[in-house]
Amino acid sequence: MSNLPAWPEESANIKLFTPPEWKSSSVFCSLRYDGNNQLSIVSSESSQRVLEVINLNDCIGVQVEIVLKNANEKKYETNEPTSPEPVDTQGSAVLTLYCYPQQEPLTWMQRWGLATSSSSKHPQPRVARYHRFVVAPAEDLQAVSRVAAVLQHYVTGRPASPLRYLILVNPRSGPKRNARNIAETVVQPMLLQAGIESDMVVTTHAQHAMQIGETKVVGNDKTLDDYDAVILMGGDGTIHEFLNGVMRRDDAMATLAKLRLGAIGCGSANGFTKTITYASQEVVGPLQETFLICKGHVTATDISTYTTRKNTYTSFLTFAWGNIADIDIDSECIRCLGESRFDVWGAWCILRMRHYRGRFSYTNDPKPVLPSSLNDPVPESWTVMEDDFILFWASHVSHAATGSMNSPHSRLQDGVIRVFILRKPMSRFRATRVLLGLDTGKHIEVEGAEYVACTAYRLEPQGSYNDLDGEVIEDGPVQAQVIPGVLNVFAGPLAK
Ligand SMILES: Nc1ncnc2c1ncn2[C@@H]1O[C@H](COP(=O)(O)OP(=O)(O)OP(=O)(O)O)[C@@H](O)[C@H]1O
Repeated sequence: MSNLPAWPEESANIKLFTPPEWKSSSVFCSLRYDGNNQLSIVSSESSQRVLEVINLNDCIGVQVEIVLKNANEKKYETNEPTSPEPVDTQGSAVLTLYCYPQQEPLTWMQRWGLATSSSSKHPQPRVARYHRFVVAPAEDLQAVSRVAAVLQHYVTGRPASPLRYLILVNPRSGPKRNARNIAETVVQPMLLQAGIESDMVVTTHAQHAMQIGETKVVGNDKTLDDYDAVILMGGDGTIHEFLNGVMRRDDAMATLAKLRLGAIGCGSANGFTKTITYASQEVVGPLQETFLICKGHVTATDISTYTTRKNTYTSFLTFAWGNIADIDIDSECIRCLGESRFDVWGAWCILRMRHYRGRFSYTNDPKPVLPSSLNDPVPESWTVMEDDFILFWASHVSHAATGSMNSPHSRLQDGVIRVFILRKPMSRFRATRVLLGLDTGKHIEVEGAEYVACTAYRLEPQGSYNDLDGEVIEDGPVQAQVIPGVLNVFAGPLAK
């Protein structure tokens, strides 16, 4: 807050028409900043009654527009002032604050009219609530614009400046395949309200997002360098493709350092967007995810590299092997069920209760030294587990899917990979409790479950799939290492 400009004193003298739906006896009002990002709307009478308090933390943008008046037409979409009319019948300046407060949940007491407000500890979905003020005629419009610019700075924490974002849409993601529609009806309008221009590019083929990441070429005349941020609209697979494309570049780390990424979950699992919104104390969903992008707070998140005998990959989500990989990959055939495909296949896997032989070696050393070849042994200081594994699930994210809090202790920026393990012996009863506990993260408390944090590991698996960020990669040993805090993602100010 210390870098914010001072509140312009002239705001007290700028007369605005009180929105008629407030049913206030005061015809005019003005803006008063009360600190802590609270904006009071006060009546212009000598009493200066507070008519409304607006929390600027809920706002994404402030705009001043000249609305031309045509006597027979309705001019303002919402909150239209009906009386008193602005005197200037040619046009009026309108100051709009675009706010998206969290909806207050109604308790049973409120439904029956026995209480008026509630304070829920849980985040709630946000709803659009715009505050439109018609500026009184004869007011100095330059002064109004100066106040709006300061307000915009308070809203986003940065001076108002032109920004242009790239929206990359995967039209084939998710059971509804509606990413393009969400981009046009939710994301682009909200960005405009926040003063952000955008170009939308729809992927035309599989791996298109990877090509854009690798070549930076977006269209005939644009590259990634022409944009202030990239918004990925698809499933986790789209993010994986784009990130792995960027990481193929010779200047990968320099490109990552400049990139700012937003994600709108339009896939079937949406683990990354669930993780970001959970960390930001928001409800998952396109509106809340766009809200975070408009607010512009960036959190430097961890990723990791995975080396196999043939390739090197970059991961931002999870590596699964054993029954979790079986559930993820084999359930592709019932993809039409959306996220419930994982529950259906999970029940089947518990009935089968397969186990796989493997060796897991890991270290917690903050600066781990990894063998240069998968044929070389791991350092002696590493912990080694050789056993029959039911499942192995390494994660950077708290949620691998919207309904699965697979790694409740994972944070965007904790510098470790957390691995959840089930080994034999394990009864079907306990395995069922693990599966049932996944939506709340309680599975890590089931007797026999193991949950370790490491900075690097090697897995030498026999059987099942190597499932990296939801995509199958080649079989055989893998070696992973954290790259802490390099992916700049739009997330709430409290997210770490
Ligand atoms: N125009 C396109 N035509 C065909 N396939 C495409 C096109 N654009 C992207 N793809 C492919 O669509 C696949 C699925 O995308 P994505 O993984 O993002 O969605 P999802 O599988 O529904 O979600 P999740 O990964 O969260 O389960 C990706 O493999 C991607 O390469």
